[in-house]
Amino acid sequence: MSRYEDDSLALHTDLYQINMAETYWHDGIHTKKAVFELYFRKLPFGNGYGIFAGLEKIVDYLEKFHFTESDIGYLRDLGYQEDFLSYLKDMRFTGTLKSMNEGELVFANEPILRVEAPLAEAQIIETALLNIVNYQTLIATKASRIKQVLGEETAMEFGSRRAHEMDAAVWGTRAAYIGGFDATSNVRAGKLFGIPVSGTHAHALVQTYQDEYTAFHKYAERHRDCVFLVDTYDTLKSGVPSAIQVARELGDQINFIGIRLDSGDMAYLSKEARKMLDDAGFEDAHIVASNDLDEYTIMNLKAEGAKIDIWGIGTKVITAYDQAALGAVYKLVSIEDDSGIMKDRIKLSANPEKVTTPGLKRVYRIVNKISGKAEGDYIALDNEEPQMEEKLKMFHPVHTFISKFVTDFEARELHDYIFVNGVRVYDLPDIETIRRLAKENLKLLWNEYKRALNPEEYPVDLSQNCWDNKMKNIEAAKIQHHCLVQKR
Ligand SMILES: Nc1ncnc2c1ncn2[C@@H]1O[C@H](COP(=O)(O)OP(=O)(O)OP(=O)(O)O)[C@@H](O)[C@H]1O
Ligand SMILES: O=P(O)(O)OC[C@H]1O[C@H](OP(=O)(O)OP(=O)(O)O)[C@H](O)[C@@H]1O
Ligand SMILES: O=C(O)c1cccnc1
Repeated sequence: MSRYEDDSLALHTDLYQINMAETYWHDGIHTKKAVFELYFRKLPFGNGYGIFAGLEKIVDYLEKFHFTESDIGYLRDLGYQEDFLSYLKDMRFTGTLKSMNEGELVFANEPILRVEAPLAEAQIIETALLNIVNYQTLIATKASRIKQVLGEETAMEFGSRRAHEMDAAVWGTRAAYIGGFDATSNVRAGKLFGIPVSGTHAHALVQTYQDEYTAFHKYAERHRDCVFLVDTYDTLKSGVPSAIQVARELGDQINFIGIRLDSGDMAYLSKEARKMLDDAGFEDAHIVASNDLDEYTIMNLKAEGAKIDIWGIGTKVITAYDQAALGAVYKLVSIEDDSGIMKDRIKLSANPEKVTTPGLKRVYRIVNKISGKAEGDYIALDNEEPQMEEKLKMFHPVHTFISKFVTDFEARELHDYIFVNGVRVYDLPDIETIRRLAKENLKLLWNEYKRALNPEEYPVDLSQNCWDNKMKNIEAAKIQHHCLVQKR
């Protein structure tokens, strides 16, 4: 272990952020107001929408943000000089943060967060903000995608043993709960976040007592709610019959919730087990399934008519198995000049999707008042008021000929102020409120955007002014930097 105490998260950043902050400080521009936006460029898993998670942890990180003695000691040992270190020692987050609420639907290329802060502060916090949002939003989105396939059926999160270490297990299961999962097996996550905890038992219990009847009986002597794991030896010949026998013998002394299948052909086994349970009079008993499940195996099992109604899902949700990272970025869009005026900043790229959109902006969800469904998201400059318009032109920001006019709409601004000049002005909602918000938000989307396979692309458009401003900035940057970026 290190000789430095692990007593802060301020150094949970990339070295280059500190070196850039030092450069700004040395040049005297470190307090210039800078505006950064955090967004991703492509939805994960081929999904049609994302679910934002991560704000609660960001708020905690920013409130506690400061370099401790041990941080400063370590930076000193790395060779940073005392004048810069004494500046860092006093650094706190003094900026303004606007953010979507957790549980909000989020799409590619729209700012999830906007940081307006002294340049050096805004720079140093980049890594932690991206770290938090990239993981939690990825898991909330994966969970929601799985939940779309399950409908109202229960999803239990079982992934702690496979998560990428302990922090990921608890924050990941919180994200999965926001995305619509119903409970977790992780007891610490239950304690920390108030997520319902639930679980069955493992093969070890049966192996310990050696026969299923004894194992189930012993478990039931001490636990009222019982789900018996029936696949340790032979699911249909010994597991299910033993579960039925114990449930019959103990009758009302226990709450026989059902059985769990964890291997074999779960379509076939669930159908056979269902018949056996029904024939024994346990029509209300549930069949839980687990074992490397994800949205694809679940769709397949459902297509086969599997009689599973509770799903235990671990590895594939908590690790976002089919896509390791979300790929959100944090880009400078505006900075104060020497006379205190905010000036746009742009990053060019030969790839039109990677050209940033400069300026201070707001994101609106355009909801059709008649259908109650979202028409798309609309990114406008800070001083625009799309909610006052009668008729809104929405057009694709790259393929501009794809356009439509919207009338009779409500423009809902998606960001709230979280911090203003370093002071928190936002009360964090409880987890149930966040989860409910995610569920309500999904009702705004037509089903075509929600299907797991090849969903329709939800429009995220720029206002005419925002688009014109971007074009103006592209031209200016090309002239200024003599570059030959091709306009496609
Ligand atoms: N009817 C089915 N259709 C599609 N996939 C299924 C079906 N039944 C089970 N599966 C999936 O097939 C995979 C089987 O995995 P695997 O071979 O590791 O398990 P197993 O042999 O059943 O059990 P064990 O975990 O004890 O090795 C799992 O991902 C499971 O969810
Ligand atoms: O498959 P997941 O979606 O991650 O769900 C969690 C898995 O964890 C447990 O078994 P474990 O993997 O520890 O052992 P086993 O599969 O060999 O029984 C459980 O029985 C599930 O199969
Ligand atoms: O409660 C369970 O059945 C459970 C918990 C964690 C992992 N696998 C199963």
